[in-house]
Amino acid sequence: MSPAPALAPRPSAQQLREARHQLLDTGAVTAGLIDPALQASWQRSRAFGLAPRGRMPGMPHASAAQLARALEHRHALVSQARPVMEFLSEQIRGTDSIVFLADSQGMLLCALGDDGFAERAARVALRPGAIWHEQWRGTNAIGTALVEEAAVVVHGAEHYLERNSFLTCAASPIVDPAGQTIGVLDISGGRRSHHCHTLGLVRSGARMIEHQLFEARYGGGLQLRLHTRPEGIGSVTEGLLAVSEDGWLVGANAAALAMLGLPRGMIGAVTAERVLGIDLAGLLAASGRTPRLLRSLPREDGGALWVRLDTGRGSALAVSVRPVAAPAPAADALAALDRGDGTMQAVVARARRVVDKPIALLLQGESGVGKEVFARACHASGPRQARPFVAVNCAALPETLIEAELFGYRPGAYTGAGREGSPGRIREADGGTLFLDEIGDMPLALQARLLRVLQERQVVPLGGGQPVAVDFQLVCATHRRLRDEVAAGRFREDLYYRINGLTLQLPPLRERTDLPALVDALLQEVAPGQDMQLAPEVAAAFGRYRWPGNLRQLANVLRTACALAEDGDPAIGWAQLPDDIAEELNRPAAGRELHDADTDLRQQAARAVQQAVQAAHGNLSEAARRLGISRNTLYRKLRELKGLA
Ligand SMILES: Nc1ncnc2c1ncn2[C@@H]1O[C@H](COP(=O)(O)OP(=O)(O)OP(=O)(O)O)[C@@H](O)[C@H]1O
Repeated sequence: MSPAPALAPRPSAQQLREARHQLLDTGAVTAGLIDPALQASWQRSRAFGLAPRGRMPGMPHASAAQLARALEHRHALVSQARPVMEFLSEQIRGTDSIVFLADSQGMLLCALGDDGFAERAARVALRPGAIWHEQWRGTNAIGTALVEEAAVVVHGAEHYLERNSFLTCAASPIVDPAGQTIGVLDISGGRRSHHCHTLGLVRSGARMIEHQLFEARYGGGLQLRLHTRPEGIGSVTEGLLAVSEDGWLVGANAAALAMLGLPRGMIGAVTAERVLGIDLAGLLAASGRTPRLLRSLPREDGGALWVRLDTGRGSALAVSVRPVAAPAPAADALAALDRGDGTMQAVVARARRVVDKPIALLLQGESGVGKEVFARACHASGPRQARPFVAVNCAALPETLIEAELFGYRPGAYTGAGREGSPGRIREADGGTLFLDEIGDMPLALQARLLRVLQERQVVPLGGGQPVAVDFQLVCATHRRLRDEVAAGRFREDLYYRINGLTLQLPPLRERTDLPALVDALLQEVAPGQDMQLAPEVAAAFGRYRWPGNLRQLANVLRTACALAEDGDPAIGWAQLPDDIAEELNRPAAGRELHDADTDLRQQAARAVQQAVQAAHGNLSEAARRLGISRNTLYRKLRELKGLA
C-alpha cells in the first residue's frame, strides 16, 4: 500500500483477515497491525457500504459503445500509453500478468498481456469497460492509487473484496502537464506472480507516459529541462517545465514539481523566473548563442540544479519573453502572414484594423490553414502582446474536464479534482488573449457558462467561491460553419453573436496563390541559412496538389524533406521527399480539378483518412502525421466517417 512497500514486511493473509473482521466489527483496527494507508482505504471501502464477502450486484460496467466513446475522449492518453504498455508487457511476459490502463474514474480502457491470466481476471471483471474506483471495488491498486494520488501495491488479501484476493496489483497515477490526474497504469497478476520490482516498473511506465504527454503538448514551445545531474537532462527522469511566451509556468511534470518543491496548483499561477530565480530573457539569449547550454542553479540544500532551455519551434515566440528589450513593431507578426495572396492580404488588413480594439474575432477555415498561428499573430500585434496568450482546444477534452480547465476549480470540487485546485485557463488569460480553438465543439451546457463569463466579465470556479473579475481579448476558431450549427440548434445564437465581433475566413492552401513564397519562408524556417529550394518538377507537383492538411501538411513535408536531404544536395527533389507524399504527388488525381459537390469532397477525405490509417497500421499518431493534420482532427474525422457509414 505505501509508496515503497517492497521493503516493508507485509502482514500474512491470516493477519489481514483478522484485521478486516476487527474493522467490520468495531470500526477500527489495532494500531500497528496493518499499514495506516491500507487501513484508511478499508475504512473508505466500508463507508461505501461494500461487503468483503460474496458477490456484489449492480457493479457498473461500460457498454461497448461507452467504452469506445471513453477511448475516443482519452485518445491522447491512450495513444501515448500504448507503446509504454507494449514495452511493459514484454518485460512481464510469461509471469501470468496483464498491463492495464485506466482513466481518472478508474474505468479500464485497455489491457495487454497474458491471455491465460486474462480469462481468470475477467471472472472478477478485471477487463476493459469495468470500473475499479474504490467506490465499487473497495481497496484495489487502481482505485486506491487514484485516491492516494501515489503509486501503490495491493497484494492478495489486502484487497477489500475477498473475491479479488487471488490478485497482486501495482498501479501508478498518470498526471498531465497541467497537474491533473488523467489515468492510472497498472500491472495485475496472480498472487504468486508478485514481484517486488513491479511497482518500480509501473511507476517508470507512468513517468514515460507523462513525458510523452508533455512532449506532445509542449514539444514545440519553450521548455526548461531540469535535473540534479547534468547527464540526467534529456533522460526520462528529467524535470520538465513549459513556459508561455510571456514567461508564465504553464505546464510541469511530477519530477520538476518535486525538484522545485512546488505544489501542482502553482502551474499557471507563477512565472518561471520566480520559480527558478533566473533571468529567463538572459538565459534565452545565451541559449540562442550556445544551443543546448546547461546552467547550474544553486539549491537551498547546497546542491545544484542543472537547467537547459529548449525553444523548440517556439523560438520565434520566445523573443517576447519579458523583459526582452523593445517589442516587435505592432503590425509585424500579422504582416509576416501576408505572402502575396490576395485573400490573405485582405484578411490580414481587416484583422489589423481591429487588433487594438476589444472586438472578439472568429477565425474560420479548414484544419491546418493556420488559425492558431493567425490568432497568435493578432495577439503579438496588439496592445496585449506582453500578457499571456492562452490556447484551449474545446474538442480535445471531455466535457467535465473542459469545464474545470476553463473555469478552474476549488480543491476537491469534483471526483478527480487535484488537491490544490486550479485558477483555470480563463483566469490565466487575464490581461491577455484567450484563444478558444474548435469552439463549435463546445457542449451546449458549457456554452451557457461561457456566455455568462463574457457578459459578466467574471469567472466562478467549479465548487463555488467568490467570482473573480477577468479581462481578456477573445479569439475563437472553428472548422465548422457556425451559422449552420446555430440553425441546427447545436450552437447558441446569443453566444454566436458575442464571439463574432468580426469573422475572418482563412483560405485553404489549394486556393492560395502564394505557394512558392510560403515554401521559401518555411524552408528558411526549417533549414535556416541553407538556401534550400524545391527542384522544378517538385515545385510543379506541389502547385497541382490539393494539400488536404493545408499549411500544417506543407510544413511537415518540408521539415521531413530537409531532414532527409544530404549535405550538398542542391535542391529538394523526389529523392528527398518521404515516400508517401511522393506517391500522393504523383497520383494523377492529385492534379485533377476538384469537384464542387460536397459528397465528393467528403468521399475523397474519407479515402485519404482510411488510406493513411491503413498505411500507418492503425497507429493514429502516425496516420495524422502522414495526413498533415492534428490527431484531434483525425479523431474527429474518424468519428464523422463512422457517422457516415
Ligand atoms: N503562416 C504560416 N506560416 C508558416 N507555417 C504555418 C503558417 N500557418 C500555419 N503554419 C503551419 O501549420 C501548422 C498548423 O497551424 P495551426 O495550428 O495554426 O492551424 P489550425 O488551422 O489552427 O489547425 P486546426 O484546425 O487543426 O487546429 C503550424 O504548426 C505551422 O507548422
